[in-house]
Amino acid sequence: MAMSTSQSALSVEEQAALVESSKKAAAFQAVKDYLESTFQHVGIGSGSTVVYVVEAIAELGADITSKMSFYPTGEQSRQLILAAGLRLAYIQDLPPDASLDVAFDGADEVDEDLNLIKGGGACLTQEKIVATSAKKFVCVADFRKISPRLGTSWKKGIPIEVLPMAADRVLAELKAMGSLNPRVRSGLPGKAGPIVTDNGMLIIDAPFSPLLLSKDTESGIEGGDGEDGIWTVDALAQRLINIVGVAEIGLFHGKNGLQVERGAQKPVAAYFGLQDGGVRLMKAGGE
Ligand SMILES: O=C(CO)[C@H](O)[C@H](O)COP(=O)(O)O
Repeated sequence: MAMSTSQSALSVEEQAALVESSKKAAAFQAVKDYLESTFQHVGIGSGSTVVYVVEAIAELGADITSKMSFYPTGEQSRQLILAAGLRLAYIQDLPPDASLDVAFDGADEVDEDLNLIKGGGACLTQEKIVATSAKKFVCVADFRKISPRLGTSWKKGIPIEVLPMAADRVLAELKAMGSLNPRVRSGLPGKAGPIVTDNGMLIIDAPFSPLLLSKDTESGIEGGDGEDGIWTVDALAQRLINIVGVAEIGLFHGKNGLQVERGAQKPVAAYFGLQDGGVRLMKAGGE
């Protein structure tokens, strides 16, 4: 959802302030609705919206938060947790059969089925591990992230974390699949050369046109498995994760998070701060 005409009449600073306040509204509402005082294990994602999630949690006070441990998805969220005086824990120290009670994270684009593109901050692998370790994964975002189809507003492409030695082969495979100009993400202007993730890998951004990500039901297209260049989100995700050298992909897809068992990549709910100060809630199951 782009800026409206009246919003585009705002100055750049005013537009930025509007986006910030919408992120904050979404984050505070999500924490109010989904963080229960009895919870012990809470996942904290990456990005600028999650900053407000941590702010909202810290405002609950130590009486509530001191009984909780907070699991980051990268160095940025690790620092956020520490700066807020919350207890830091690592997902690798959670027993494999245990779950986070809830995980909050942002997104780069969210479609009507709650499929997500994530990885704009290059933390997609840890984000997927934390999200799928949670009984409930909750997404927080501003109004610009709402999209009828993935690839409509997020034009940079699907972030894909790859082993450095495989990057050229993965790029060639992506081009053969119809990705439009996939590239290894550059660190410029802040860093010469490619971005290196917290896992020592590279990020490839692979654009696919929104048409390539059509849903079967919406487009009336049979199959959507890449034949004739048409992919559904699920089929494309399956194909991408199977490319040798790919560690993880920034498509969060598949079954939604309606269940309270962990394992879902799609959120149980997505909160979007709106331009008018309100918050839109999209829930799994279409509520
Ligand atoms: O996936 C992510 C990082 O890898 C972020 O959640 C995503 O980029 C959204 O960030 P922001 O809240 O700053 O818009």
